[in-house]
Amino acid sequence: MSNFLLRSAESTVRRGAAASSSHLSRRPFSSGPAPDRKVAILGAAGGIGQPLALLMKLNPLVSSLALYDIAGTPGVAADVSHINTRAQVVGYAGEEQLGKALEGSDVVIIPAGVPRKPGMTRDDLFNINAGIVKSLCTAISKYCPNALVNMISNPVNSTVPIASEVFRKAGTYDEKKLFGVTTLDVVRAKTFYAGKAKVPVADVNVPVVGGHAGITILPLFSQATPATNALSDEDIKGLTKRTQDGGTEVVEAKAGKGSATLSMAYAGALFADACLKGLNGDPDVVECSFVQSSITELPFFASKVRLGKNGVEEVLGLGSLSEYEKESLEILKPELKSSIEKGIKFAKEN
Ligand SMILES: NC(=O)c1ccc[n+]([C@@H]2O[C@H](COP(=O)([O-])OP(=O)(O)OC[C@H]3O[C@@H](n4cnc5c(N)ncnc54)[C@H](O)[C@@H]3O)[C@@H](O)[C@H]2O)c1
Ligand SMILES: O=C(O)C[C@H](O)C(=O)O
Repeated sequence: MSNFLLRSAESTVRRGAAASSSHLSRRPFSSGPAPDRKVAILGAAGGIGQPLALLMKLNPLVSSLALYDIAGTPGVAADVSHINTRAQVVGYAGEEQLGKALEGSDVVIIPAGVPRKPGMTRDDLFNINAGIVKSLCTAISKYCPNALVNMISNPVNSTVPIASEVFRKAGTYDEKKLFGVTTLDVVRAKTFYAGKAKVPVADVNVPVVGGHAGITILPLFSQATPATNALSDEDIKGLTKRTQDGGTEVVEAKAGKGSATLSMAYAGALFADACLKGLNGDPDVVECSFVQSSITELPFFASKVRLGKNGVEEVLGLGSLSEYEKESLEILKPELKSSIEKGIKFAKEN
């Protein structure tokens, strides 16, 4: 197994000197016999789904990989299944096969739904994606209510609250098991910081908090490591804006052919790997994610989260913030609040 995912995964947001990347990069991707784990990808024939299927097939923690979409998954599954790694791959197409795809899943990753085109906000996807997420989550509560759910479908600030409400209605909601995937924001913040601060990207950690849309994405560069004095306040503002607009940068560059897929598949694979490591009892697995939270007055919020055998072990606090970050935090709250409420209202009324 190539170590490329490992090195980045291991150096994602972590607390404590024990997690230094030099120590971790000497560890294999996984060590010792790994228990059987089933991962299902819903939307597996899409722009994110296909490379994500590839990356999960490369992950030795996965013993069974279910690829579900409304169409096209038999081909993706046949292709990926020829790779000589541990996971047994099965493709499922069409709603009548959704139950089989989900049964026994430990982790369900959801990149199903439409992506943005230039000029659109993530919220413009709400009308189509809310219904897709609702129906997929209804099936999850029926066929694998104990699975960890990794929500990629946008707008994440609303789709996670939708999922919570669907699970609540079904009587299966466990706040420890629902995650909005914000890892791409962390991946971007690290890349942009490393470039500007001229430090090795593999050593960089940057927590990103808030939500996953525009100004609700708040990278905490004051906590970035390795720390540097080389960046001015203007540099930090520029890096913050570039991280917040990272998705739009890709949407515009793709000029109507969708949004980030390859970097998202990478980020989604890192986050799913962290979930699997937590389930398997690895100590000190910490990633940023948009989860049910009480660290601010908002019911959902992205921050560092410790992952364990039951999903979320601990939602970690924000740490100390710069004045700029404190102000940005207050500015993002009304937008994030309204996106959360929109999701909950939709799920209650539909
Ligand atoms: N969280 C993030 O950081 C992040 C990053 C990038 C993209 N996204 C979001 O991910 C989603 C997918 O993006 P993409 O580029 O892969 O889009 P895509 O159109 O290439 O693929 C989406 C796939 O979902 C499938 N799908 C639609 N309805 C479905 C259903 N009911 N059940 C199962 N599958 C269904 C489609 O058939 C398609 O294959 C979008 O909403 C996008 O905005 C999120
Ligand atoms: O920007 C988008 O629409 C997709 C995704 O949320 C991203 O951050 O790349």
